[in-house]
Amino acid sequence: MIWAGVTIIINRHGNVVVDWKVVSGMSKQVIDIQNITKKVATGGRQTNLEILHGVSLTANEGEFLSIVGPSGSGKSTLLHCMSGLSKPTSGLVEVLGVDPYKLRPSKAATFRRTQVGFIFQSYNLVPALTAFDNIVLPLRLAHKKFDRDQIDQLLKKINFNTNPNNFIANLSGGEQQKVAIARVLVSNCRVIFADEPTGALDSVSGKIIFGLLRDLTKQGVCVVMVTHDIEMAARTDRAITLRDGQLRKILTKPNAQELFDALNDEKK
Ligand SMILES: Nc1ncnc2c1ncn2[C@@H]1O[C@H](COP(=O)(O)OP(=O)(O)OP(=O)(O)O)[C@@H](O)[C@H]1O
Repeated sequence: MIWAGVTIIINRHGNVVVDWKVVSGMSKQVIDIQNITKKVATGGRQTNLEILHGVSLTANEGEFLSIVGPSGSGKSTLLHCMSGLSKPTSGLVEVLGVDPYKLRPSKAATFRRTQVGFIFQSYNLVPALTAFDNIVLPLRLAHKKFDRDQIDQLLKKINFNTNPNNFIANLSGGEQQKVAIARVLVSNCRVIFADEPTGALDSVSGKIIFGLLRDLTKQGVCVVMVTHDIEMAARTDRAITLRDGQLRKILTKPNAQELFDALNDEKK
C-alpha cells in the first residue's frame, strides 16, 4: 500500500513496516534491508535459534537512526546483519546500493574500509598498536594521507586527555571507546554503524560524541546507532523499537516520553 508517499508493508508476522524509500523530497536511500532473519546454531544440539524474524528497514543519507529495545532483543545482531558483518539467514541487505554479502572478499574489505564505519561494543582495537596508530590504521591501509594536527585537535575535542602514543592496554574503557570513535570520525565514510557508542563514556563526553555524529549527518552521513539511552535516542531523527527479534515501532522525531512509553508498552 502507498499512502502519502510512504509505503506501508504488513510483513508475515503481521507487523507494520514503514518504507521511506518513496517519501517525496527526501534524500537518497543508503540502507535497504528487507525481511531479514538470523538463525544461529546453539549448544551441542542440532537446533537453531532464530534471533531476528523478518526485519525490514530503510535509511537515508543524512539520517540519524536509533535502534532501541530491551537486552537480548536482537539490536546488535540486527546492526551486524545490516552492516555486512554477519550474513542474515534469509532476506536482502543493501548498503549504498551494494549487497555486501555478494562482494568478493577483497572488494568486501575495501567496501568496509572506505564506505562504512563501525563503532563496536567491544571497540575492536589492535592491542599491539598505540591509540594514534589505531585511529589512522584504516587511512594507512587505504593509502590515504592524514594530518596529525587535525587528529590531535579531534582528540582534544572529544576530551581524550591521555597520551595518544599509549598502547591500548594502558587505556581506560572510556578512552578505548574514544579511540574507536575517533577512528571512524576521521574515515570519511558515508554510513556509520555504532553499537552503544557512548556506553562507556561519562555524560559530558557522551554528549560531545553525539554532537559530532550529528554534525556528520548534517554533511550527509547516515548514522545507525544502537543505544539504551532513551534521552539520546530522542535526539535522533527516527527511532525503531525491537522486541524478541521483531521490529515493533518506528517513531519519527521521537521524544523521550514516547520512547519510554513504546518500550514500556512492550513489557505489558
Ligand atoms: N551466536 C549466538 N549464539 C547463540 N545465541 C546468540 C548468538 N548471538 C546472539 N545470541 C542471542 O540472541 C539474542 C540477541 O542478542 P543481541 O546481542 O543481538 O541482543 P541485544 O539486543 O543487542 O542485547 P544487549 O542490549 O544486551 O546488547 C540474545 O538472547 C543472545 O544471547
